[in-house]
Amino acid sequence: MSIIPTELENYAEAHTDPESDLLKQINRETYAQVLHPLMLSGHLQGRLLSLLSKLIRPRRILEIGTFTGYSAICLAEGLAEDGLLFTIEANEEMAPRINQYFSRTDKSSQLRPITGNAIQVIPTLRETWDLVFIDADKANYSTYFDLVVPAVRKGGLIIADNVLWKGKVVEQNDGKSSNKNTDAILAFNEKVHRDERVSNLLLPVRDGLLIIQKN
Ligand SMILES: C[S@@+](CC[C@H](N)C(=O)[O-])C[C@H]1O[C@@H](n2cnc3c(N)ncnc32)[C@H](O)[C@@H]1O
Repeated sequence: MSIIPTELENYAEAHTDPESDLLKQINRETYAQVLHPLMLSGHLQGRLLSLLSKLIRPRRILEIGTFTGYSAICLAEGLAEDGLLFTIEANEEMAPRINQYFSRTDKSSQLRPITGNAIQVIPTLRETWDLVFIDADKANYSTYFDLVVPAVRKGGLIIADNVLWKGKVVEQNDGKSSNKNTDAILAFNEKVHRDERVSNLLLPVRDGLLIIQKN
């Protein structure tokens, strides 16, 4: 799911801190045992999420879309000592795998995996977010953004994954495509770009990361 040529991605990975043994294992087992493994953030993006989190030292992180827990573990690397990371996954079959991986991190007591539909779960979490990672169903990206913006602190970050959608965002005509997910991503990118409550930077890393800061 990368828009960068494989050779360049390999070169970038070779000149980036390596994954921990646990992250390597999650990466390997996800590709060997789980459907749609390309959804996993992976080495380069994982290190970027870790770095951004370490810069912020968040007390509260929200992740929408846990999958096998790879990105959650990367984001948790930056948690403040009294910090918590909440991560929501709709597919209940993922829970045993997520719990098993989370139990093996040195941040396990700070991780709060939740099984459920993020649209229903988010309003029940009465927290002020320092960092939010949106990485679930593309059709609801705008809904997730609207749900979380009021609860993000001033200066806090929202990071949205897959905003270049394998390059499909520039293949459409007249701002519309024939694909519902592409249309949703196009509408989301436009909406964020026009929203005066936030500043934004679209980074062409992997499948496109939109880094949004609350003004
Ligand atoms: C792209 S994957 C997440 C990848 C993960 N963040 C990582 O980087 O390793 C998206 C996940 O969102 C989950 N998902 C889809 N719709 C959801 C919803 N409404 N609420 C919560 N999770 C959802 C899917 O089951 C899938 O596991």
